[in-house]
Amino acid sequence: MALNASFVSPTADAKVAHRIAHLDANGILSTVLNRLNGWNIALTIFLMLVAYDQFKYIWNKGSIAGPTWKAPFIGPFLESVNPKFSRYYEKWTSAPLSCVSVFHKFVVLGSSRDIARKILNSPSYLQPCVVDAAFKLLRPENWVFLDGKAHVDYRKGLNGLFTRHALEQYLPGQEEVYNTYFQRFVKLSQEQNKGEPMPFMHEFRELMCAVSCRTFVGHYCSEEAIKKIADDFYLITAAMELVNFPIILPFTKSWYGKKAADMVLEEFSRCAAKSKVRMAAGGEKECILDFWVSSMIESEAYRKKVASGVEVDPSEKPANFIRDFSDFEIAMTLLTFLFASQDATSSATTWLFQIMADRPEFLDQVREENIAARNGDIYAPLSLDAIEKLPWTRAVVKEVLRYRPPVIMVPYKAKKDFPISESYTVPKGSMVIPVTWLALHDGEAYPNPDSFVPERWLTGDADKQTKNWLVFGTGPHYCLGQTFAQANLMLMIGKASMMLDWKHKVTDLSEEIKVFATIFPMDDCLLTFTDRTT
Ligand code: HEM
Repeated sequence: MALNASFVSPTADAKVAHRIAHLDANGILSTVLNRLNGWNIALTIFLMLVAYDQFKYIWNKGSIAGPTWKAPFIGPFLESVNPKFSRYYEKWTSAPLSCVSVFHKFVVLGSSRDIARKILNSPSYLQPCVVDAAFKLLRPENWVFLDGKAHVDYRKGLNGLFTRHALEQYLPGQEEVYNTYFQRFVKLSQEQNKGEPMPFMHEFRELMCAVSCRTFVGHYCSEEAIKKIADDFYLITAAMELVNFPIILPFTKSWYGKKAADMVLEEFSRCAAKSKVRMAAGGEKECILDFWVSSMIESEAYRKKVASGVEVDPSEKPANFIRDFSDFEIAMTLLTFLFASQDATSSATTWLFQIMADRPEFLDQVREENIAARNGDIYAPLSLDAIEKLPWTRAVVKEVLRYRPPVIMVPYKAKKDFPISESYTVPKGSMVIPVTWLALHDGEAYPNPDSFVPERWLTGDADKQTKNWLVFGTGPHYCLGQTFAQANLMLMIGKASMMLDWKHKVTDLSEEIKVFATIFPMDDCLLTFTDRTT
């Protein structure tokens, strides 16, 4: 104990009494303020924000599964920069409803079939949200961001581009691209790579980009432009990853993605202008753009006739009656088609080639029925109906899409509080993500779900499992291109089976899944192609 300790009041101590006498209210304030320098204020605000961020997360999380705490502000951002399929899988199987918070975003994942369906079928609570960067890349006025009636009406105008009659007209263009690219694959393998296996994932991405561009904008886009779009498109995909830096800073992924998107928009705008000239001159319709432009021309002619006061029979009204669209508006919509198709179809193509090489007994069936359907002439065209009716070809495509569904998650956003289950309501503004994987790997619907079994589409009841078939989503935003996408994959694998032989170099990573917007084999699919036609 200090020696000068005493029992007298401190004020009785002369020194203390002197100090207290000089203390007034201003003095206290100035002492506190002197101590609270800039750093102290910043630290205090920072700690308050950390506490708020943490509290908000725990509040939003409520009763559902998810980490107990979040890393201040960023959450698992760094982990999400390089997402691992196994980590996603862990999360999906942790509970039907789970959550995570990244930066300011609270994200709820619905992984069971029924919850995923509920999310996809609740348009009054939810709207597709895409990631922040999508508004900047696809442009905020793009149709994909429309909601409710405006979305339904716009989509109606697009239906005419995907009718069976229209899809049939796109087939010759697609065949042309496959003939060219299959020869290229052989050249790449045999001449450039001297018969050694090489990763083909990027080649498949280019092939799919070329097929999509030919289908969407026909011959209005040059080979060089298609190559440039295919090469740069992965920049758009990278910018749209689920988790990305929220603002566009120079030299970030979003910045490169924006430049690539602007380039595609410019190219497609030029294509739209060319189609308008060609269709006005009575040219034949070959691609989606031509169908769109000719509907515009027919609609305008009808409008003029009505306006002129002549009596018009209602049957003259075009089936696809639409307004006029500017070149740029058309380009924005075509960019969304490319965005929607490019990664998903590239993923399906890569798995399809890999799986067929690993299971030659199924490839033989595909080849046999394709040659038979063409009476032995491997270059003979097939109608859309005939392609879809090839049983093994259809079965392997369906099974690839089930076994390795390209789109594993579809981001939506809560427009208002969303009672997703009896015990949990998703707070307004949250991201809500239905997961397709578990529905498609549900052993009750698809026995032996983790094996590739195309027979389930031939003799089993896989076609009846419509509730589980979430490959193309469900509800008002279900995939607009689903008939086209599946027929196109059937056409592709049928033609490849007749024109090519290919071998897959199986590695430890071949069955591992890499997540890059969609899913790919981790080793990028090492293949060697040879020509069957010579
Ligand atoms: C294997 C290939 C494909 C898969 C797995 C796939 C899957 C999907 C999925 C899961 C959705 C979201 C559905 C929902 O929210 O309920 C979607 C939407 C969409 N897909 Fe596809 N897709 C594929 C190919 C294509 C192609 C080739 C096109 C060509 C135009 C396309 C155009 C679209 C469009 C425009 C939407 C948005 C529809 C809307 O919001 O109304 N997709 N797709």
